[in-house]
Amino acid sequence: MQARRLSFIGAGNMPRSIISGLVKGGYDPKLITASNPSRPKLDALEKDFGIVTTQSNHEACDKGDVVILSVKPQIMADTCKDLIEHCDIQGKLMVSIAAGITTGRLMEMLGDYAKVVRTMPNTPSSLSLGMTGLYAPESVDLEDRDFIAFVLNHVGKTLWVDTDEQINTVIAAAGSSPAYLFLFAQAMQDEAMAMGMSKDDARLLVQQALLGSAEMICHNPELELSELRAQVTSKGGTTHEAICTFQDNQLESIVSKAMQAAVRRAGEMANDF
Ligand SMILES: NC(=O)C1=CN([C@@H]2O[C@H](COP(=O)(O)OP(=O)(O)OC[C@H]3O[C@@H](n4cnc5c(N)ncnc54)[C@H](O)[C@@H]3O)[C@@H](O)[C@H]2O)C=CC1
Ligand SMILES: O=C(O)[C@@H]1CCC=N1
Repeated sequence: MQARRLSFIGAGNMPRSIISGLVKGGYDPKLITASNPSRPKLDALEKDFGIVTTQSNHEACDKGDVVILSVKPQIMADTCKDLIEHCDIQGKLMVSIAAGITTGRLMEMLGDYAKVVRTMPNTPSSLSLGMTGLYAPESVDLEDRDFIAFVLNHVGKTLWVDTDEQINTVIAAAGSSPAYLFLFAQAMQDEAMAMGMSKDDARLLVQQALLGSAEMICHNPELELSELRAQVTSKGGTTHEAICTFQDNQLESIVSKAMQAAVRRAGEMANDF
């Protein structure tokens, strides 16, 4: 695949995770530019990954063949307006990682520009263990689709979805979900500490159990998740008591409500911004 110049507009947590995974995955840092209004995050990116940085969005946009719009959804419209007023974006592939900005809305923000891809990555990208959903309208050709998937495959796995709405499902199941799992881990750590364990020991127990469980899911694709659970759950044993407690307290329903809330919020953001 022919390398292209990538420019990130906005240099917060998510682009940092992607840049980290890209550089670790062998992408030439000199082909990566990031812009941000203030220096500290840019200095850290320069120091840690050797990429090019600038405080000017215009300079970053001009430098990129692929421009990855990485600002908060709230300022996406203003940021795009400013870019199209000052930069020539014709021919560039414009990619958004923002939650809640539909592809149609993004095209509109870019002055009815059609070469756009909507993506939804997650922060495990920093360890090359990311999961990114992608959606592109028909106006994006195969070469551009393959290129952006090639870039994001450097930082984990990718999944093309068939409709713009399905990106909201990606948000609920993969974009936001690391935070659900961190919350679950934190609750287990807190309880292990309440039971008398030191903070570090409690964290070790929890993190290794989560890591091992995730690996078991990945290494046993032929086993349903319910079967993996059954393998831990001895009849009349401890796990059964814990699982019954979760189920008596509607864990499945809570998860479903939380995912629906994330999707609902994405819909609201599409209207608001
Ligand atoms: N954090 C996450 O796990 C994920 C975030 N996203 C999306 O990524 C986007 C960025 O999120 P984060 O990196 O988490 O946010 P963040 O709050 O860490 O970073 C936002 C960055 O934008 C910069 N900024 C502010 N005004 C700007 C401007 N006019 N031009 C350029 N940069 C500007 C800020 O200085 C800051 O560094 C959002 O749209 C979010 O929906 C998508 C998937 C996951
Ligand atoms: O919370 C958010 O809106 C962003 C999108 C997915 C993860 N973080």
